Amino acid sequence: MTEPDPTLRPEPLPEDGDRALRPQVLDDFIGQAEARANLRVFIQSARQRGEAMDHTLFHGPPGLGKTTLAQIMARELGVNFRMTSGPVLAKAGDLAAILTNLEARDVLFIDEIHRLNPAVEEVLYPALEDYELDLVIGEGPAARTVRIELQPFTLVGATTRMGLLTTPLRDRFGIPTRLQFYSVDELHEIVTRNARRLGAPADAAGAREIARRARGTPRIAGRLLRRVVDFAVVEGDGQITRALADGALTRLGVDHLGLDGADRRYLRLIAENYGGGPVGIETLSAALSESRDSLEEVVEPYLLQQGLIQRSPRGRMLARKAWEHLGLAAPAPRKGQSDLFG
Ligand SMILES: Nc1ncnc2c1ncn2[C@@H]1O[C@H](COP(=O)(O)OP(=O)(O)OP(=O)(O)O)[C@@H](O)[C@H]1O
Ligand SMILES: [Mg+2]
Repeated sequence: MTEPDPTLRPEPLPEDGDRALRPQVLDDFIGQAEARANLRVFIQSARQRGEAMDHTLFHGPPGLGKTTLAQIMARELGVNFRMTSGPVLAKAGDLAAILTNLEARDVLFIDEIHRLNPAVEEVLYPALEDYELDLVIGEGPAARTVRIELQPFTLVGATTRMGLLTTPLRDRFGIPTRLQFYSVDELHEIVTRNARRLGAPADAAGAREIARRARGTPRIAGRLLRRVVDFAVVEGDGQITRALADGALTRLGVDHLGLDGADRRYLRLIAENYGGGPVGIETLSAALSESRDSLEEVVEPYLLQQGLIQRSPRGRMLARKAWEHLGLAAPAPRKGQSDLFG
């Protein structure tokens, strides 16, 4: 028996305690139709040719299914799934140890790949291109480079921050795949299926209410569903109806657009302290005591997608829809701001 490798981490996310809800095969994966159709072709082709599938990069906001798709790929390819993450791979040797242990055509999943240490990234380049490792052994005048042949493998990278990937790394992925927010219909299907699995059936209107308020994100749909199930069990008859879902979600502070307290604090700050913007991200980050990264990765993508805010070179601005949502009057356009009157 070998020691468990500290650079290979188990799946850490709390909602994954309920693995039953994670789709296991491509056919059970709802949504991302385009990405799914393409992956199906690439997986089948790799299988038929008996080769490692090309390196794949999933990018997009948190909770849209990057890790899930990586696991599905390994299963459909019929190979091992090895998982690690950018920040965990501190030294080149950590990565080398993992790479040399891969079997032919295995999937190596590196989460948060934008956070790889540059020295580790250097080691990855030849591994990706030629399935080779160049390792420096020893120090000083005695140092020498040894070349190690690797088994052909598939790297699956995931990132919420495509813009932070270096160009050489990005260019080595043959299959870059952007994940999109889910439609209400897709989330509706996910919620209906998961409610049944959790033993608390949802009627159509109940499932739809949860889907509409899940910020286009299956992870959030799952989290909201679990809380609604709690209310259904304790305060209802175990069935999820629209009224029950609405009551539960409102008590959780999730409004009818799916915005939570953090989203509304963000919007209110721009409205009330900065006249609707533009205001810089650093200023918002300081005022909200939230890291810039979490604003950019977690809070803003959905607000942008919903047309509640706009990003300009001078900072963030509230859109009309946000003023309406907050129940506040938008200020009159300032001179020079409107094409019509300016
Ligand atoms: N298409 C889908 N159908 C049903 N459930 C899904 C789907 N996609 C994701 N999920 C569920 O949503 C949760 C989050 O998915 P996953 O962990 O794959 O997201 P992620 O993109 O890797 O997020 P992060 O960027 O935070 O790592 C999981 O519990 C998973 O089961
Ligand atoms: Mg993930």
